[in-house]
Amino acid sequence: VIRLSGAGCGRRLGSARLGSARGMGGPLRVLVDMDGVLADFEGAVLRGFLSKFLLPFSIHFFWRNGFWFCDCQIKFLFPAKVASIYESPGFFLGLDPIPGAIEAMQEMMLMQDTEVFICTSPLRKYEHCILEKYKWVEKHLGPEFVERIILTRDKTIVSADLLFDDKDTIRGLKSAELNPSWEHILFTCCHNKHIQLKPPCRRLLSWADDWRAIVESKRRK
Ligand SMILES: Cc1cn([C@H]2C[C@H](O)[C@@H](COP(=O)(O)O)O2)c(=O)[nH]c1=O
Ligand SMILES: [Mg+2]
Repeated sequence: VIRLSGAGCGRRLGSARLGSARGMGGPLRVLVDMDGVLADFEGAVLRGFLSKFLLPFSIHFFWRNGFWFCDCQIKFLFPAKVASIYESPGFFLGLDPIPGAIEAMQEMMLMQDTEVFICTSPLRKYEHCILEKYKWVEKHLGPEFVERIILTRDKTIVSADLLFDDKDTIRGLKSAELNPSWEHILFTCCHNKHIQLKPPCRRLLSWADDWRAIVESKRRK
């Protein structure tokens, strides 16, 4: 396998690889993030916040139009309040699927020479999060996808060809892989839509965008 270090999206360097993550002969391996890519985490936090706390309209407008970055500015302003929403029982199980996500995953699962995994990070306060993430996958995607859940707080160590993720910078733990095997495809979300990616970083605007072309672009030439 020839590893070409390309410019990364955010802090991590991505790398383009010829062949699959498991050598020249294996299937193409695709990792798909859960929160913000399959499940609408941001929308649920906003709705929860609005129903529990009086949120000035200006913040509401700016939040949903990408001027507020949920995980920093709102958390910075109302840290305990935001956490109380996503740490509550039923939050993760109740997330709405992102439009087109279920159909895309079902299609990707059937693609020749391709294997897909859901790669997601649990909350540190994992009491409800972990079980509800598994239940969510079973409810929306079925038991065959439950077998394909990778739960980790460090995605950099997972070997794959592609990672679709809404985080602009994929951080690992101390032992993080400085040059992950996968190419990070930034999945557009309200908190990252204003980020200008530098080539060769690529973005998927939504599941209506051409994710199939991105997957096919990683196949061995
Ligand atoms: C946006 C956001 C997310 N989180 C937590 C919620 C989940 O446990 C993980 C999601 O990570 P993944 O890369 O999408 O799997 O992060 C949070 O704590 N605060 C936030 O604002
Ligand atoms: Mg995410």
